[in-house]
Amino acid sequence: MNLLKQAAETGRLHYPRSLQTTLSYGTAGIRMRAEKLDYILYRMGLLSVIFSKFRKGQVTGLMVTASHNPAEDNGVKLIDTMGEMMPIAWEKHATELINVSDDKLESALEEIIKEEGVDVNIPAVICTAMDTRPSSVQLSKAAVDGIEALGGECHNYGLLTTPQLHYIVCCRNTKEQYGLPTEEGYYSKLTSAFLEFNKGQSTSKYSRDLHVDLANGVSAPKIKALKTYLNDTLNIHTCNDGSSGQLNYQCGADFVKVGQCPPIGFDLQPGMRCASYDGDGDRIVYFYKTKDGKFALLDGDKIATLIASFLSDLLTTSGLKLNLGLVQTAYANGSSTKYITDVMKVPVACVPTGVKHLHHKAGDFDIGVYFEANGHGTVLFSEGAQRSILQQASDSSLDQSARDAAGRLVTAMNMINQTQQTFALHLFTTFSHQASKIYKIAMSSSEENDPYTSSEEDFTPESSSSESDTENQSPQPGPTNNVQERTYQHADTAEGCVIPQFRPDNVPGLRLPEDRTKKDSAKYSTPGAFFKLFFTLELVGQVCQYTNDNFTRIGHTKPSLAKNWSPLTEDEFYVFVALLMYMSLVRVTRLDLYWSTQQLFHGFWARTFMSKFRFKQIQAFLKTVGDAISDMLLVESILAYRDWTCEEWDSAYTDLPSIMLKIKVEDRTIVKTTDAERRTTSPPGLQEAIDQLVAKYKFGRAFVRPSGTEDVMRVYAEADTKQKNCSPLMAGE
Ligand SMILES: CC(=O)N[C@H]1[C@@H](OP(=O)(O)O)O[C@H](CO)[C@@H](O)[C@@H]1O
Repeated sequence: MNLLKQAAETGRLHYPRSLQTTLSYGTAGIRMRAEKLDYILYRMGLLSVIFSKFRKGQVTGLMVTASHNPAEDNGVKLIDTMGEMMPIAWEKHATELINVSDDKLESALEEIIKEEGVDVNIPAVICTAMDTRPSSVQLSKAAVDGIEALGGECHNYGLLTTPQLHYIVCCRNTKEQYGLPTEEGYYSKLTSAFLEFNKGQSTSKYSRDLHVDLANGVSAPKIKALKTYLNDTLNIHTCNDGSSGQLNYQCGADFVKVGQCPPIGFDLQPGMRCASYDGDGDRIVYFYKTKDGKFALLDGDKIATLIASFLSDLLTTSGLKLNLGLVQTAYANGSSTKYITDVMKVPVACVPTGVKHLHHKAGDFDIGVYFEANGHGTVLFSEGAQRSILQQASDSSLDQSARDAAGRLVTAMNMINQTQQTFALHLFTTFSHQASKIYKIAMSSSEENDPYTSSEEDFTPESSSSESDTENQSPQPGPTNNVQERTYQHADTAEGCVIPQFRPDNVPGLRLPEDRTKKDSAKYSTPGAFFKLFFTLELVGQVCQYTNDNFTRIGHTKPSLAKNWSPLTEDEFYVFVALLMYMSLVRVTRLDLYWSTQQLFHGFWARTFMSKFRFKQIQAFLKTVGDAISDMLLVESILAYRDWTCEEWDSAYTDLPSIMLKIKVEDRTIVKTTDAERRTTSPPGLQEAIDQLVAKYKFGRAFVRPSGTEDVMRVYAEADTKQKNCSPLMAGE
């Protein structure tokens, strides 16, 4: 029996479709009562394998969670190779698989494979994790069964927050260059930038005590672990840590945001700064009690404006001309949008609900700050912005205040994004783009083979003309024929492969155009010479210094890697970079294999230049990801830097009173929306009725939209006063 047939048969026997209603994979996966979900998890396990194969064997993720929904619910989110949500184009495949009858499962799988042109022979790797819901263990098993039924390699990480799984998927696909694919790697990455930013920061009004509601969810064990990395820089006091209460019950970010009240278990007093996480750790909102005893919410809009105004000030002081923008959804409070546009003078875009839409739009800016009002969000720095910021921070011709501001931007960027990613991204994109060419040049060991003596082409980053020039040649004997992107995992699957013959006579490196005439290749034939074209010596010196400082601060958190540490030198850093370039050309599934002595990997030369231990050591301390934990560290850093209390943060603008409701209707799919979900186009007459109601209230605004994660309609309304706003809607008019 073939694998697809067998997997479909296993599904029919062990995970039969138990629901006849039509479901859809929505805003962020699927969520519903847990009892009926196991066949869906099994099928999503199958889909994740096909998706990984579609991504040429890169690691994909599968998270078992229903985020802020009640404990009885559960759900699943599929994750793409760089830690983002599965592409929208694949959501239709998920919906098809969820709804197909058991006897049509095999043909539905075949259909997806055919439509997407998936090579089923490529091995698939999937990382899975789950939140703390009682049903998560059983549902994870169903997903793993699905993955294994289609022959996927599954790494089950157990309990993780959703952003932690995103991080791990990204680390694995960048061969650990994004970070170590472990929880420890995650904590030390986030906290090292936080500690650096706060170094020597004295405050008088900002308090280092933060009170956190953990929603009785997966953030509880994770924040406990994080605390051990924070020293006294931030004292986190926890509540709803899962020791007694129920997940998301009268607690958590969604409860606090929608109810506009403190979570259960909080003795909220004026002067306390508090934050609430959601069930899977990807949202955060802040709150406090005013001096006159009122509850005040600092939601995603307030977090976005805090971060954007901080970044905007630093951009101005540093003299950087980067285009900063903010992305919101229809749920953003009207006052926040007005403040951002009129006072901050920052452009704002509005997109449909769901982080995937915000993330996508944020990419239109050099620096895109995006947040849903409920606390989902982060900041996206374009590659160009990352480079400009790093350059500005090391430009000795600038005055001290401009350099300091750029330096602050670098550290803030690191708290979200880490320098290492900047380099890796740059190397991956620039050098991978030129991969076949670099490889060809680097392997030429004699003048006859030297492309610079045999052709008139220059190799410069701008000359991206002939990616196809190796592809279009007929096969030639010799090493230039070995430019290939196959990935070998086990020696025994590699039968017939050609062992890369990369044994240069010279010091490995690249020959620059000057070599053609000067014959002084030794001067340029080091990886460093090529790298210097892109990164100035000052910049590299600064990275070495950051890394050495970073080691001093966090070395003790990684005792095994800290052993026999010697300060990173510029020359060594260039070798490290050369190895990164090499890894983007010659791909294997695990970092360790570059140092393997097994026959298949024998030709790899990494060990000639740097020991595996030293490479890992540099990687570990070289100086990451948008999530609620990283958002919290960034907010805390900005508040400390500004020396602000919650009142000062909150004073920028006053929210219009608002209300959010969810209403069960017979068929929510009949409601269709437009204009980033702010207006309805169907059923006829609905929008006109809303317009008439809204027109009666000053600053009135209201919309309805079908939820993408629950079987409900969502209703939102805001107006200038609480007494009058929305009451007709609440009364069901
Ligand atoms: C009003 C609201 O909170 N909507 C949430 C909710 O989407 P709905 O499509 O509204 O169900 O879940 C999404 C995924 O977690 C989240 O991104 C979004 O903000």
